[in-house]
Amino acid sequence: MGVLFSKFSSYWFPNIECRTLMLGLDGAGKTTILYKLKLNETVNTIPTIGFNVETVTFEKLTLTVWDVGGQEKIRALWKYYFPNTTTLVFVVDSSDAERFPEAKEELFSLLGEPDLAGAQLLVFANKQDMINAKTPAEMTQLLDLGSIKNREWFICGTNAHSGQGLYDGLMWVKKQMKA
Ligand SMILES: Nc1nc2c(ncn2[C@@H]2O[C@H](COP(=O)(O)OP(=O)(O)OP(=O)(O)O)[C@@H](O)[C@H]2O)c(=O)[nH]1
Ligand SMILES: [Mg+2]
Repeated sequence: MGVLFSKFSSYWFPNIECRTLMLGLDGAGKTTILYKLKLNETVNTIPTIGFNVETVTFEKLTLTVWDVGGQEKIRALWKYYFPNTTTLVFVVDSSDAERFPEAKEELFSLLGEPDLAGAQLLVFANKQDMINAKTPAEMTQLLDLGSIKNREWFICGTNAHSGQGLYDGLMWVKKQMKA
């Protein structure tokens, strides 16, 4: 009976697998987000030289999340992670106004990459707990997300320490993958 039910449930509610590439400037909070999603813990991070990869499951969604270091001198390596990406997660530090132009430039450069043409875009407007953080609506304007016409995109405000907002993003990914 259990086997039958599990066959039935996997037929009607199949697992959805999603290769997720998480990019953004150094210090934006990518690694903190990755391990909050994986372990539900706030880990102490050091700048990522190279990458971290983890499988994160959320309801019936299985995400292989690639978190690649964002320091300028290693951004040239991002391209090696592009192929077969279904979801690009771009993380921005919403409290670091000085670096918004740099973040926007990197984001639009990614959106112009042929290997990412089929990827949907999820923006995490991170560090919403900071007093000077811009809201997701403000970040939408500042990053000019309204000009993106060639793919589905979504932005949500997040706090990687508490986890606030992260699952709203995953819910959106799940909806997109089902669609
Ligand atoms: N206040 C606050 N700090 C955060 C948040 N998310 C991350 N941080 C902190 O920001 C710093 C950088 O976070 P990381 O996760 O290492 O950043 P990263 O994007 O992986 O950086 P690179 O590996 O260099 O690309 C750490 O001190 C984190 O604790 C957040 O939502 N709020
Ligand atoms: Mg990192």
